[in-house]
Amino acid sequence: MNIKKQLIDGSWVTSKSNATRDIINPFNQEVIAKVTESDEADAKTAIVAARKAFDQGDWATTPATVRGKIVHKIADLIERDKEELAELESLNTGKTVEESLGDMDDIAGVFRYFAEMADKDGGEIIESPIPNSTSRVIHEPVGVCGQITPWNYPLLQASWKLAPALAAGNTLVMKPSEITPLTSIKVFELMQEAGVPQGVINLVLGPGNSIGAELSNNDDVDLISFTGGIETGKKIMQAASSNVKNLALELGGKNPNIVFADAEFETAVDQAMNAVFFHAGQICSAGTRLIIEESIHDDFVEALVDRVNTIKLGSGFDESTQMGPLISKEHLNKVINYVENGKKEGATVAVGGGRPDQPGLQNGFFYLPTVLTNCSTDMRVVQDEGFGPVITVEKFTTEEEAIQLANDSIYGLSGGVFTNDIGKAERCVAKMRMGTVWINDVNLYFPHAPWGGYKQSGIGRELGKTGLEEYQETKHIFQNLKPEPVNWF
Ligand SMILES: NC(=O)c1ccc[n+]([C@@H]2O[C@H](COP(=O)([O-])OP(=O)(O)OC[C@H]3O[C@@H](n4cnc5c(N)ncnc54)[C@H](O)[C@@H]3O)[C@@H](O)[C@H]2O)c1
Ligand SMILES: C[N+](C)(C)CC=O
Repeated sequence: MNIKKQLIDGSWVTSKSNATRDIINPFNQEVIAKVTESDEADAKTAIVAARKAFDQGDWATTPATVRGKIVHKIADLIERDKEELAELESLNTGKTVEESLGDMDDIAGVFRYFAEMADKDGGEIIESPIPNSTSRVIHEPVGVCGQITPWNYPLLQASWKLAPALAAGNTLVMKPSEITPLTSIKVFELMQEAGVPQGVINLVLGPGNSIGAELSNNDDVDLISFTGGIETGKKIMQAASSNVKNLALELGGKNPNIVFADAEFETAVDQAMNAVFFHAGQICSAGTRLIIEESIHDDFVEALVDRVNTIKLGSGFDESTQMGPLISKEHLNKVINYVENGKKEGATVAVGGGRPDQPGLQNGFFYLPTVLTNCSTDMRVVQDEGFGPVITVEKFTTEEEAIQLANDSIYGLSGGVFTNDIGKAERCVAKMRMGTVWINDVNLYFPHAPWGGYKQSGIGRELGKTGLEEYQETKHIFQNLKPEPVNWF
């Protein structure tokens, strides 16, 4: 098996230590690739390359129109290789190929969105309050960007960082999750093919506590953009203080989904399932907390359980599969313990609550889609991000109580409200402390709208115009049109 390499200063190279890592298919634990395993020394070399490309290269000063064309070309190449990329993503993550194909469309769309934005910013003229002067504001690239991504949406989360960073004229070093690097490797090849100059894009492969920490600490990095778990985010925030880096954090969520009795019943049941069982619940914005009006609680749970019983588990490559495995044995054990602890706290398993017993699934990291009832906000199972196909159910009787339950979390990433009363929906939305709120829908995102969290779900926003601004510094330029001595002293 060929060893896949890292990209440093325009060359694909093995790590200095020559260490390698096996990449595993979570459906059957087969080794699907071997990749080079970098350490701090490789990360340092990559940062030096990105620094040199920013300080001495001409990417930052290349006309934005030209940068935009190159970013468009990356989108073209992703569309050209869409099937290959989707299959690679499914092989590495276990998600269905249908979901991965959708991700690839989204990813190409993200590159196109930021390609279009690249040359649209003409700065701003300020009406100067000082006589005989001009005042204007321009945006410039931040510099060298460290970018660290998770395993659940490997290429999608990478695209949210790569596209705006390139459009704005930065150089970068990316570190994908060590367990899902394959589509990122492929897209770095495509970015080279599209004409991104040597040294502008660098890719290091390996663990977070060494190379991720180096990216967060290193004084030559100007911005660290991280998507992943809250505990890692806290470490990165601390490390970033070494040189007061710009910081963007996209962290976890424990996302409530409020269903009022007047909601369209079948739609709300259907969307409650979409909210939590896509990609086996391994989604930051998964609607893992179902908050149901008491008068419909029993009927809703009954309907939900009936539907959950029909979900087909299997290989992401089988067209009839609706839900794949979890990403790893370690993560499977985490989900098992999370549910077991929930049961000890008093939650009732309405359906699921264990591993499937089909013989064909025993080598994969599968967990049954699970509904836990009799839950309340004082339980860990309601407060902690389980990141699996598990939904907890709480009841409410008043609108105020529903909002209070929804907000009772350290997280604030996303939430949903299902009702046919638009006034009620808007009152809830106004009080829900989350970066995204869906009315009568779940889990929608697109390049034009910002994405990010309130509270401990993060800092900053990806996508939308804020997604580009994260990769820009703002400069105010004041010009004295009639310089003469002031004679103050
Ligand atoms: N808010 C969002 O948009 C969003 C999107 C996707 C995933 N997530 C979150 O990501 C988490 C799941 O992903 P995960 O398990 O890969 O998260 P994780 O925090 O374990 O790892 C994420 C990345 O950080 C690296 N890392 C680990 N320790 C590090 C350190 N000390 N310094 C620097 N980097 C380090 C990892 O190697 C990986 O590349 C969930 O909490 C999920 O909610 C959030
Ligand atoms: C941001 N999103 C929803 C694409 C993936 C979260 O894990």
